[in-house]
Amino acid sequence: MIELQDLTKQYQNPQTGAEFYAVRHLDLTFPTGEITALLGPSGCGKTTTLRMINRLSEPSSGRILIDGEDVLSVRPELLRRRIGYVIQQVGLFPHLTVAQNVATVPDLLGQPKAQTAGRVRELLSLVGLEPSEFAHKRPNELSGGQAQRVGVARALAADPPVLLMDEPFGALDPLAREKVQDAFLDIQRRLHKTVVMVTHDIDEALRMGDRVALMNAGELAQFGTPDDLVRRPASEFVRQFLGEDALLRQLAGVPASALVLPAPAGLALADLPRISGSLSARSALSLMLQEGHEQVAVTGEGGQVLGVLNWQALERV
Ligand SMILES: Nc1ncnc2c1ncn2[C@@H]1O[C@H](COP(=O)(O)OP(=O)(O)OP(=O)(O)O)[C@@H](O)[C@H]1O
Repeated sequence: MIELQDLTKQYQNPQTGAEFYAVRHLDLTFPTGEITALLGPSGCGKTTTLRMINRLSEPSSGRILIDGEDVLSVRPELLRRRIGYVIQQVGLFPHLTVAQNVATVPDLLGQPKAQTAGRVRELLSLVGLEPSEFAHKRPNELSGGQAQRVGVARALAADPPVLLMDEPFGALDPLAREKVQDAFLDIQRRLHKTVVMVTHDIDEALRMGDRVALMNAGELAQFGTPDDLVRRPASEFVRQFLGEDALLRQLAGVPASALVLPAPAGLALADLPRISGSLSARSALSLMLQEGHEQVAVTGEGGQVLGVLNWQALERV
């Protein structure tokens, strides 16, 4: 786990010279093996907090412990090899192939080439990029979503227990974004990394986060499960930030497949609109409203119908 203890970062205002708090006496624990979304309005200190964990920025005061070890006692370059880092501008090396990009850290660590080559193929498959098709491409031959997947594969290459992500899917259009989010959640179900993900997108935080840490002006406004924040907001700020349609937003965090019911006998499934079970319940609701149906057929990975999702199931969320 990652513990932030009384963590503070002050900067100087370049115009007035006055000091101000970017992060203010923050106490927060990111649980091992879970995704914590660090959410909040622009300028509330999310990125600063994240960058102190891998020492891209140094705290003004306070401590950061990773599994009990103070990060300030570890040399920054050693620390960063143990912590994966994914940012919005993926930062792939343009002159290297996809495979070489993913292999950067293992090569740096002097790991045997043959072993790395196998690992790179494994990771590309894991993020949904067929190695035979993508390994030899250059970054300029990739779509934004594909480049982002390579960024995730590269961050996982050294098998770090901790992964820091700063608006990792921010540059993608909504469709590509939901796909890469799903690919990532799928990976996380297998790898159980300790993930801290900065986002200002409420839907993304509720969908991806096992927990959400909502910040406001350098301080913690609330830490809890998406359900806690939506149903039990700790303050007026939290309630307002999540917005009136908080329950609707929560649907964005539930896959349609989780709400599926057996299709009643005699129902003409062929007449229902269809939606992939990996898409969100919110997408299912949009489809119902768009098509004027009170239920939709939910399909599995192979396109087979798993069952139906209806209005009542949505109301129970
Ligand atoms: N290097 C710096 N020097 C001075 N001020 C800084 C520096 N980096 C960040 N800040 C200020 O600290 C505050 C917090 O910035 P930070 O980037 O952590 O916010 P954020 O929550 O990640 O915002 P966003 O969602 O817009 O990226 C802001 O007021 C920002 O202007």
